[in-house]
Formats: sequence, structure tokens, C-alpha cells
Amino acid sequence: MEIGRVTNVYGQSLVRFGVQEEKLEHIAKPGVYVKMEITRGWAYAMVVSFNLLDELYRKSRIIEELEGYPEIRPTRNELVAMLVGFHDGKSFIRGVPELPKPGQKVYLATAEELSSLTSNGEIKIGKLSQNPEVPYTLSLNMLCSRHFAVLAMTGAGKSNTVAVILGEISEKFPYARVLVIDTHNEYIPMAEASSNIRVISPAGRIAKLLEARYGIKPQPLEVPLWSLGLEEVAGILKLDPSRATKQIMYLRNAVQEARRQRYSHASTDDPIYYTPEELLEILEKTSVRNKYDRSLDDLILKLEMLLENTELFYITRPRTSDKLYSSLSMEEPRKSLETYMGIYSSLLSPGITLLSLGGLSSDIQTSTVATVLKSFWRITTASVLAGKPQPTLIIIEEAHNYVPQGRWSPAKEIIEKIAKEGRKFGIGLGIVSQRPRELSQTVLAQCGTLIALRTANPKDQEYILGSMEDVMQEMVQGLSGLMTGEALISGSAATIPGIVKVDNFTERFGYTLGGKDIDWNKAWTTPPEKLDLADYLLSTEEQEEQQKTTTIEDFLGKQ
Ligand SMILES: Nc1ncnc2c1ncn2[C@@H]1O[C@H](COP(=O)(O)OP(=O)(O)OP(=O)(O)O)[C@@H](O)[C@H]1O
Repeated sequence: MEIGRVTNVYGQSLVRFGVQEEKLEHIAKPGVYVKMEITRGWAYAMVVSFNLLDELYRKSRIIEELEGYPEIRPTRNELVAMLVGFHDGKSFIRGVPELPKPGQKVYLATAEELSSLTSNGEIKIGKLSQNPEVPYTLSLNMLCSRHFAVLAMTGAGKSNTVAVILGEISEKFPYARVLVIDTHNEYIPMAEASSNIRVISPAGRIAKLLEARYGIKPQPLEVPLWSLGLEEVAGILKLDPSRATKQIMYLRNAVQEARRQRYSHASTDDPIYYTPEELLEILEKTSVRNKYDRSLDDLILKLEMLLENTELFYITRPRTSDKLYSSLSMEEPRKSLETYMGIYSSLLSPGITLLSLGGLSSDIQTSTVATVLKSFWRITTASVLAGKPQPTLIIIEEAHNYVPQGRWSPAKEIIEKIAKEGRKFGIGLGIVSQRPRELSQTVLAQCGTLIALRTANPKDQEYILGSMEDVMQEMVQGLSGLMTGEALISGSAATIPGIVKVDNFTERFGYTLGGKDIDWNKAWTTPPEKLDLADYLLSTEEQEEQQKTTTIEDFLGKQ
């Protein structure tokens, strides 16, 4: 359908065109596609903004200047569209080799031709908002290998979007390897519905609470202190390396000495076994030698408190990994490295692994994630070098907590490294955040695909614009007007950028996600249920008992 004529071509890829009044209803919506003929085929463009004028203005003198365009003479409604690529009769190519010229006719793209462009990917995420009959898909290869970001203000539909992607992966790729850092335990119900989705959570009280709430027995996670690098140990002790330099120095020497008791060539970060008590003993001996150093006493106190924290027994008293270590009879460093591989390579078994960390404080979450991701990095890069790549996608919820802009976090270095170098080792990254402005720009800049849902904060919009290729100001400004579940999708995994109504996860897969906001209205208008928390307020001994009863097979995920 012909709808108007090009009046102006500007910027690198923006086309302004006048629209006939009676065609306006079909076209005056962001996300509608139009096309214009060029020498090598048809150039396609997506409507991004409008300039609709009122009667008075329309009748003013300016209109008389529009000689030569009789079709748009009675009106001066203008729309701006962004050129996205062209079709040369055989295939669609991004970018346009030649710009349309003022005066050229503009047509509405049909649902059929749009479908041929948007439905070639493996991951079906939703439908075009303005053409609900047109499915919108993403290329799995591009999504994983070029990384992606799901950004939006809270409640706009980020988790729903991630769940739809995970649901698609789980249904279509039986040997997918995905690790989801599930900061708020939102995706756990997916494990109940699908046999290739499993939950791993810190052994102890949290695992028990998850079992009670969701009826799923999580595979117990242990992250032994000895498997942590110096930064992660500093993280759980709440030492900021840029400030607590003296304490970090003591810690560094002690960790190194502890590792060298078993393997004399160990460096501070090598995963060589030691017990927390050995570390404490080394620090105490150092304290005797440095009698008046309060910073060292303070460090010892912090470590003692850490060892007493029952929530952290999955780090400080990892019974099952200890059992595994003792069961091996080889020499060091092999013995530690085999144990390390045993603990972490289970996270790499095919399937979707939900690392559920809800309930832990954010310091502990970041140190746990840093350790897990560093082990991932070690194992996957070694697999690639050994000629057996294990392509893995890592999705990080609340990514601004783990990889913040302008602030240190134990997980920052490894996540930035994955963003910059992961591609060549087959590690894909998907970051999810409600605060793009607080997210490392290094990571955002590496994300080839953007899925941006409603974002009202101008600063967030500015960051999205500044760090993503392929995204134009006109598109980003429209983000505040999106509805819940509507996303602007752009970048390498999408053939054409689009405004997409992401499928409703519950409607599509038949169950709801967890971790939702508490319904205050309901809670305050219905009588409370009887609460029996006794079982979950475990004492130290009971928790230890629970860890003791976990078999090495359970722990390694060998059912
Ligand atoms: N595509 C969609 N279609 C219909 N409803 C949706 C869609 N996406 C999200 N919703 C609904 O909007 C609400 C918020 O969605 P969701 O939890 O995915 O948002 P979020 O951005 O992850 O929020 P938060 O930042 O709080 O985690 C949910 O009740 C969900 O059912």
C-alpha cells in the first residue's frame, strides 16, 4: 500500500516522509515498517517518530511551498523512519547501499514480507507489536556469541523475556549449556517443568527453604574457601582492595602460605587445598610476630566471624568437597585440581543450570559468583585449548550488582573478561539489569544484541544509547512509551530491529515464575496462614548434619 512520499533524508539513515491523512491510522505507530525502491531492490525502514500537525498549521502558508508533491499537498503529517537494510530480491542485507531520494514513493511493508525477515532465527521471542501476525525470532548463534543485554526499569518484563528465551532453549536444544545466575530465585519453577533444567543452591538452610517452597531438591553447591581467589576471599571478608591495603597484604601472604603447605609452587590464586583453620592459624602466628598491628587483629576477627556464620558453611565447611578431596589418593597439585574440577565441572553438564542465590547477602553473592565464573573460565578455556570446546551461555540477573560501573566488585574483572574475550572460548554472556547507568560500560559495549523494555529514566536511556551500536537516539527516546512486555530489539541476533511484544511466559508455557513481589493487598486482606519456621531455623549442628549426609554423587550431580 502506498502511503506517502519521502520529503527529507538526513543523518546517516533517517528518512522523513509525508503521509496522506487517510493512511495515517496504518502508519503513525512506532515500529511500523515501510519500504522504498532503490536501484538494487527495496530499502526497509522502521518508523521511529512523528510530527503530526494540526488543522491550523496545515492550512498555513508553509504548505503552499510543497510544490511538486500533489499527494501530500493537503496534509503535512510527517513521520521519521530509520533505514534498517535492503532486500535485493534474493536476501536481506543490513545497511543500505544507497539512500532513497526526496519525492520517492513510500509503501507499507506487508506482513508476509516482514515474516520472511523476522522468522528465520531459532529463538522465537514474540511478535511484532504492530503486526501481531508476524513472529519475531533471534538467531541463537548471534545471541550467544556476541552477548546480549536485557535492560528495563523494574516490572517492565525482563524476567519474563529471559524465561521465554530459556524456555525456547530448553525445548529446542537438549544439549544446551546455560548457567543462570538467579539472584532472586525467580526461575526455579522452570526446573519442575523441564527435566533438562536443574537448580543448584548453597548447601544448608537456603537449599532447604527452596525445597520447602518449590518442592524441588536443589543440587547442593559448595564453594570451598580454598577454591576462591584472593579477591573473592577479600570480598566475603568485606575488604575493599583499594582501601584495606594492609589487610589485603596480610591476607595475601597467609593464603599463599596456606596453599604452599601442600604445594610449594602455588601462587595466591591457584586452587590448592587448605582449610580455613589453617589460614586462621597462619594469621594468628603472624599476629604474634606483629604484636601491635590492629589491622591484623581486625582481619583475624573478621575471619573468625566468617567461620562462625552458618549461612556460609557452603564456603567455610564444605564437607562433601572435603570428602571428595580425602577420597583421592594422588599427589599435589593434582589432588587439589581434580577436586576443583569435580566441584565445578558439574556446572558444565549439558542443560540449564539455575544457580539460585536468593537469600544470601549481596557481598556473598558476588564472591560466590566470582568464584564460580572464574572456575568456569579456567575449565572452558582449558577445554578449548584441548580441542573440546563446551560452548556455554551465562545469564546474569541483576548484573549491576556483580559488574558495577565505577566501583569494585570481586566479580567485575571476570565478567568484563568474559564480555571481552569469551567469544573465542565459546562463552556467551547475557546481562539483565534494571539500572543500565550503574552497569559497567565495558560490558554493555560488548553486547551485540539489545533487548530494551520500558525505560523511563533519561540517564539510563543515555547509557543505552552510548554503549550500543546500531541504536539511535530516536529509538531510545521511545523506550519510555513501551508497554509492559514490549521491547525494542536490535543488534546482531535480529535480522531487523523491531518493537516486539514478547510472549507472555505463563500463557505460552503454562506456569508462572517465582520470586514475584509480595502482594500486600492480598496479604493484608486475608487471614494469615499458620507459620512453622522451626525446621528452617537450623542450628549449626543440624546444618552440618545435612551437609554430612550429602553423598559425593549428589554433590557432583550424578543422579
Ligand atoms: N510479555 C509480557 N506479556 C504479558 N505480561 C507480562 C509480559 N512481561 C511481563 N509481564 C508481566 O509483568 C509483570 C512484571 O514482569 P517481570 O517480572 O518479567 O518484570 P521485571 O522487569 O523482571 O521486573 P523486576 O525488575 O521487578 O524483576 C509480571 O506480572 C509479568 O507477568
